[in-house]
This record gives sequence, C-alpha cells and structure tokens, in this order.
Amino acid sequence: MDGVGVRRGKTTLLADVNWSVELDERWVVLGPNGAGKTTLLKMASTEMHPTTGTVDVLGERLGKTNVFDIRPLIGLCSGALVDRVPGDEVVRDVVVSAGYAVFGRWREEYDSLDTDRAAELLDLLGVAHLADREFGTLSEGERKRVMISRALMTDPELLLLDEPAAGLDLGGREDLVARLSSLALDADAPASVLVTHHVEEIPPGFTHCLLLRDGGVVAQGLLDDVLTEANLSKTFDQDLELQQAGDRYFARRRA
Ligand SMILES: Nc1ncnc2c1ncn2[C@@H]1O[C@H](COP(=O)(O)OP(=O)(O)OP(=O)(O)O)[C@@H](O)[C@H]1O
Repeated sequence: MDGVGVRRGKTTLLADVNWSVELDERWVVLGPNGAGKTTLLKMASTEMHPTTGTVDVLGERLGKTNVFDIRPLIGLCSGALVDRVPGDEVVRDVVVSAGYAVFGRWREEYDSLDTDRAAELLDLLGVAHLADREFGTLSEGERKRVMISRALMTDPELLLLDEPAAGLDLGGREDLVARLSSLALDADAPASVLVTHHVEEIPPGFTHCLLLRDGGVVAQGLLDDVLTEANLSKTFDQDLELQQAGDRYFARRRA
C-alpha cells in the first residue's frame, strides 16, 4: 500500500498508509475498535479500493486488474464470511468448496485430491472429527477453525485472518494461538496477516507488527521493535504495561 487513504463522506477511515507484506512475513495488525483494521484487510483482500494512493496485491494493482483472478490466491477468514455459510452446509463441503470459490455443494463429486486436502486441513486445525457435522451446529471456536481450514484450501499466497480468536473461550483461544503459531513457523505457509485487539493473541512465529489508531499508522516493523509499552500505550490511548513471558505477550493498564 502506497499513500493509501480511505474516506467515506467526510469520515476518514484510513490516512496515508504505506505498508508492504513480503511472502515470508507474518504480520499482526493491532489497534482499538474503529482504528481501521478491517478496512485495511478489505483492501488486502481486494474487496475495497482506496480513495487515494495505490494498493498492489500479489503483484496486481487494484483498479487495474480483474480481482477475480487474484482472489483464489487469497485465503480469508472473517466474521462476515462465517456469517455467509449456510447453516446446513456439511463441514467437509465448507472447506472443499473453497477451491471452487462457492459455498454449497454444487457438484455431485469433488476431486478426491480436493477432499483429501480438505480432510488434511481440518486435521491441521484440530477439527477433523467435525467433518460430517452441519456447520450451523458448531460452536463459534469450531466454526473459526473450519473457516481457517477453508481459507487454506486453495493453497493461498496470502492468508488474511480478521480477529480469528474473537468470541473464543480461554482454552479455545490458546488452542487457536498454538495452531496459528505452527502455521506461522511453517516455511511453506503463505504470507499472513492477523488482525486482533489483543497482544495475548499474537501467535509465536509472527514476525512483524502494524499498530493502527484513528486510521493512521502508529508504528510498524519487526514485532520485537514495534511492540513496546510506549507504542502500545499510544495506540490504545492508555498507560499500558506490557509483559513478555516466553514467546507470548500480555498487557494491562498500569496500576
Ligand atoms: N461506510 C462508512 N462510512 C462511515 N464510516 C465508516 C464506514 N465504514 C467504516 N466506517 C468507520 O471507519 C472506522 C474504521 O472501521 P473498521 O471497521 O476498519 O475498524 P476496525 O479497526 O476493524 O474496528 P473493530 O476493531 O471495531 O472491528 C470506524 O470508526 C467505522 O465506524
């Protein structure tokens, strides 16, 4: 993204964002409610164009390319997408149909290569036992994991995860963080961007961090350099204490 701004009427959603994600990088985008995180991700997923500046996704410039050509190369997991899955869709089909960019089992039979891959990904996310269940019967955490499996189904070059741990209980969050960490540490995994409100949700293995506040970048770069008490306090407009325990982060308001 180069000089990117997004405006809606008189409201500025994002201003002057210069940001790039390389193929071997895993980025965390952190910021308070309304900071512009989802707006940023919508451009990365080619769903939205900037008002000013330019966005290049996988070498193609938004506005000058057919986004439908690059969307199969982008794996997306967001709350909005979860809401679009029909409740009676069988979990295995939710994953396998990603390769066909649809929801719903619209073919009699999928390729066996595809069904094998879907089973492998459900297993990777720890939900293989749910393959025959209807999506609507799953818990929120189970749905998220199925949707991440789906996002990976097309072997994307870019993986975008918008608040994947939102709504999960402590065990579910910890489990997801561990699985995302394994993925982040896998050299063959795609370039990844994870949006979150909480430093506790940063999976070990993530390499970079972008801090957003009021539509502007507070800091960006290597995670260790960017995630400091000063930067975090500025981002959330509070005096925050940041602790690192092993390869995890914890934050709270200074007493
Ligand atoms: N079409 C629109 N018109 C006016 N304002 C908008 C529009 N879409 C989004 N906004 C505002 O832009 C800001 C950024 O929204 P965005 O969804 O990107 O934030 P976010 O960082 O993802 O927030 P959250 O953490 O709450 O999901 C918010 O204040 C939102 O109300």
